[in-house]
Amino acid sequence: MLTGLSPCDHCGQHTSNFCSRCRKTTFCCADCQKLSWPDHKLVCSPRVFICNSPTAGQTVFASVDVNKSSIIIAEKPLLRSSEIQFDDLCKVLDDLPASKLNAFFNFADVYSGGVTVDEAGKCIREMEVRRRRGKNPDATAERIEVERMFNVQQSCVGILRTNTIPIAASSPGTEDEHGLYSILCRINHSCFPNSIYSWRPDLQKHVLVAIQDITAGDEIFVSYIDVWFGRDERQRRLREGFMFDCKCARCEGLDGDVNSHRATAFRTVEAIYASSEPSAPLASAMGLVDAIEIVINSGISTPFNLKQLHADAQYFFGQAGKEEEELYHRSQVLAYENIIIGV
Ligand SMILES: C[S@@+](CC[C@H](N)C(=O)[O-])C[C@H]1O[C@@H](n2cnc3c(N)ncnc32)[C@H](O)[C@@H]1O
Repeated sequence: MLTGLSPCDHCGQHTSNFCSRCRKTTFCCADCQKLSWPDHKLVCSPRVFICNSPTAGQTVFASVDVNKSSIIIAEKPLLRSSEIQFDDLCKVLDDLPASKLNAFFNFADVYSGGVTVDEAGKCIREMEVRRRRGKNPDATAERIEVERMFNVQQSCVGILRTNTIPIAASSPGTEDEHGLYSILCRINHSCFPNSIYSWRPDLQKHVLVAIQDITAGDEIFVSYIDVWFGRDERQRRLREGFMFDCKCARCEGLDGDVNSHRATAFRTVEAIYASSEPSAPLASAMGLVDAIEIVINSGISTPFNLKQLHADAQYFFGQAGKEEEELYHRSQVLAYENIIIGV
């Protein structure tokens, strides 16, 4: 029988009361909502919600219609890698409030077996106590179940490797930092994404911007890699760099008929990319000019892929000594960059 009731996010009792902000999570009473708030606030947004995805694990969906080029959400990192020298990871994690520690260990880890939140929390505290006492954890490691700790450390590293997003280096010559985000790090990859995220130093947040119109209920996707490689190369890069077999609509051939306009356009542009080479810069640049037109006319353009095409055209025109064309494509790159960061 359909009751229209869902379990309270805190105590599990069935209820029809929704959080008034996100309108997605249910709480049976104000007390439960209050007690859950430290955890719930990390993912409570009126514009997106996190839910199981048909493709892979948990992911992010739009709660509202979003127009192309508008900001969907802006999010502060839970953790930044500048704070994480791996030796000090336990210290950083120990300083996190319980809600953030929970959020941390609930992230996917495709590199190691994973550990439970309780087990991890206990180990981190043990390691931290030892660190404060100035003891070398390795010297007495056996006594405190080396293997268990090793698993936790592995899992911490695995979580960071699976989920963090690069934050652009603040000055040239310094290494990119990485950030872990409650919402943004749940977004799955697609080879034809509808969104892009980028770091806004002025806000000290990552912003998620729609690069296509998005309808309420649509899954939000970003691309983890360059979208103009052919299917095999994209699959190889995702497998090697991110340890998964991509099941996005474009890779699975579900994005319309394989002979559709869009699919043909993707294949044509992939072939143009595959044939461009530094020894023939002018021909490569002209190929990319054709590609830009194809992308625009076939409805697969996004500010993200256009920025990339213009950047590559700029490069090849530069190599061919065509200054005017180089400058034109540079101006297009800057224009799309502004759209992408939501300016
Ligand atoms: C940053 S996480 C994204 C959130 C993840 N779905 C979760 O449940 O936490 C990246 C992981 O999601 C999965 N994933 C993301 N995009 C995918 C795709 N297009 N096809 C298959 N798996 C994907 C892979 O397991 C990948 O390692």
